[in-house]
Amino acid sequence: MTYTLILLRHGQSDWNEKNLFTGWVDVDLTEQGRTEAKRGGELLIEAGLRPDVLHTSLLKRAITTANLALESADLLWIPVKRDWRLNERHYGALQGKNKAETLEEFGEEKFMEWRRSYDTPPPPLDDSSEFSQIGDPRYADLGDDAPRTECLKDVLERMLPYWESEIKADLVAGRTVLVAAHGNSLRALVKHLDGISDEDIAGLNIPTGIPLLYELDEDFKPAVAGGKYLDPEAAAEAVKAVASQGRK
Ligand SMILES: O=C(O)[C@@H](CO)OP(=O)(O)O
Repeated sequence: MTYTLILLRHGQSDWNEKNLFTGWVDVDLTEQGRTEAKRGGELLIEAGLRPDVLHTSLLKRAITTANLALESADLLWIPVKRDWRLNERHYGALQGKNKAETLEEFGEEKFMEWRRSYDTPPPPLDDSSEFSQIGDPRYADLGDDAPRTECLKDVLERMLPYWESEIKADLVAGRTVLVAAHGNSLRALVKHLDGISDEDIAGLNIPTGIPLLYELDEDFKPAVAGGKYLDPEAAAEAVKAVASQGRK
């Protein structure tokens, strides 16, 4: 195969555990999330994979996950590129809200539309909210273009230029690329790689902390549709848990 790409969603975060919509809020990993991340690194080694370069978002749950995984693979030294374009979807006014309470308040249809529809964003988050990132120095370059909410389509549109110019360039240079990011930024990338329709992407969920391997041909088409989880059984279980969030 021509190119080797490994996608890694961060391990369980504090707000995953508390069942809160997170988006751009910069929350930490739980102990379980740290364990998942270290295991992710071991899975890389067991599969004979050695990333040459890491791409992460600007959020510490992805950064720490990558560091823990690379530490257990003894690869902490590899070059790193970080970019807001790999951030989680900005969850708008839902950031900081409990998923079960949101489902209860707004009903199944609205809840799933906000969570998984391709092109309907939640209402925008007010700049004065304690969960707003407006004024955060890490997004200073965005100026007034910084998002106040995003749907998956918005994520795809802001992520693709980074995929095209940065990640593809590393792949073309022959590097094995590790991308440590988030449930929805990785859903956007997987949608693009696998050519998943706007409707079908609603049913795709990505588990925390389990590396997903894509072997790509010269046209960047996956050898195996959907890629290959390095621990397929754990991934199948964890996918069900993500899909049912809000319902427990
Ligand atoms: O809260 C979020 O930012 C995301 C990922 O944890 O949630 P969801 O899976 O509901 O899109």
